[in-house]
Amino acid sequence: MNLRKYFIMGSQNCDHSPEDILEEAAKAGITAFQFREKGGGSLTGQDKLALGYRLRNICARHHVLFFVNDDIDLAEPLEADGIHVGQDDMRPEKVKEMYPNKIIGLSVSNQKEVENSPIQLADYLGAGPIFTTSTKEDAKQAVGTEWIKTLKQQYPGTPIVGIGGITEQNAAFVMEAGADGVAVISAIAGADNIETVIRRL
Ligand SMILES: Cc1ncc(COP(=O)(O)OP(=O)(O)O)c(N)n1
Ligand SMILES: Cc1ncsc1CCOP(=O)(O)O
Ligand SMILES: [Mg+2]
Repeated sequence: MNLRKYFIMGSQNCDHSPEDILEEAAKAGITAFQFREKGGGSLTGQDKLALGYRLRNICARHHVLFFVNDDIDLAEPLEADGIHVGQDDMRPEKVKEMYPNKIIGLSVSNQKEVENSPIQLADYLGAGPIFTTSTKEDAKQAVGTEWIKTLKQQYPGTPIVGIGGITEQNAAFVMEAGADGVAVISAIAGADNIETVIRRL
């Protein structure tokens, strides 16, 4: 499972075609993608599903891992490789019961969340927000790269991706702290030159 360059996106993050953005990102070397159609201006129902199919197919063609965010019901029709859930989403125990063979990603932002989570069921942890972000409407306080070190010490065998405010300028600090990858939305979705950003990340 290669989570090194993990791109997350929904149509609400794009100022032009999400398909074109993902195609360019996939060609430039992202290793994983999460379909996160959520927040102001996002699609719902059949439109969401239809976009999901199109993005899923782009990932399949480029051998990029495909995850769905939150919406567990999309996992089967979109043949997702995995599902990412946070503290307010379906519990990992339930996700595992429904999809024993899919990769499970779980967000943890602080020690209390770790203590309330079945970490052993998570195939990877999403740690953040590492830096301040304006992309997620209800983002928690930034926790800094120390949080990655703390998690890695406790769970050395579990892959960790940093998320939140990560750019080509600060990604190295996240990796130096022990992350296995960086998860980004705006750094790629909003890039003037996607190829350059992905190469530098
Ligand atoms: C890789 C990764 N890490 C963390 C998150 C955040 O998940 P969550 O806290 O459930 O917030 P939403 O993304 O659902 O708004 C993520 N999506 N991906
Ligand atoms: C989904 C999510 N979870 C924690 S921060 C965040 C948003 C990340 O977006 P960006 O990479 O643009 O800061
Ligand atoms: Mg969530």
